[in-house]
Amino acid sequence: MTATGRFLVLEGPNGVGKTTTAAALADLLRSRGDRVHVTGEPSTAPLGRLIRAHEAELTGRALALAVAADRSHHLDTEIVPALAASATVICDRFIPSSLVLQQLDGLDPREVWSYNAALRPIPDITVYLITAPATIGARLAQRPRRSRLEQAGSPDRELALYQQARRFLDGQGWRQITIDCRDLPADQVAARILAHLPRKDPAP
Ligand SMILES: Nc1ncnc2c1ncn2[C@@H]1O[C@H](COP(=O)(O)OP(=O)(O)OP(=O)(O)O)[C@@H](O)[C@H]1O
Ligand SMILES: Cc1cn([C@H]2C[C@H](O)[C@@H](COP(=O)(O)O)O2)c(=O)[nH]c1=O
Repeated sequence: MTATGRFLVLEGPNGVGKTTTAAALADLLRSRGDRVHVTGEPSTAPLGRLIRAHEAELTGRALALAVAADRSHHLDTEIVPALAASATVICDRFIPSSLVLQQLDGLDPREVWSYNAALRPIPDITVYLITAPATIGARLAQRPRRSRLEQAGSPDRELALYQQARRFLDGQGWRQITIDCRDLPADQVAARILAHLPRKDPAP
């Protein structure tokens, strides 16, 4: 367990429901009296904002390194302090996103891992959301604009790459689960995650 809080990461393809599930899980935890910190990557710090602002032209290795640097800063300045304050941190995207998105951008995942392997803490639990590729495709089709990497991937390919990332990180000792969100409203997805959430360490 990390400090006295819990570090939970939500992962899965563009449009699978990470942001929606993060909000539903936060509501559920808060209704039980838990302290919750919802965050995501790229972060809202200057480097994270720069990455988002330049997502069309920041590519390949430069993007992979920028995302890893933002992640390191995000851990040090936001995630670790929130964990130390006993919060459950819900993070929308983390290292698995890099293993998948930077692969879609042409990099070997082993190189991407080398930029991220030393980062600490690792999540207490990583939750991969999956649903029907056609459902994801229909959601993405409704978006007014799609980012460069959204266009580079497809629901089927991303689902397969997240599965591959999960297998790799299982081998690194990460605690991970996959939740099939088919026909489940967000509050029920949140309830399923809650059932797997490690208990908090008692405050010292
Ligand atoms: N469990 C669910 N049931 C039905 N619709 C959902 C569910 N979860 C999310 N949605 C809908 O799917 C769409 C995409 O959701 P969301 O933005 O949370 O996905 P995301 O994975 O965060 O996407 P991105 O990675 O591209 O930011 C939204 O319209 C949202 O309302
Ligand atoms: C965490 C992470 C992010 N990115 C890039 C890919 C997209 O341009 C954005 C994510 O935006 P979304 O609103 O969450 O879909 O950031 C990346 O390339 N690698 C990463 O690890």
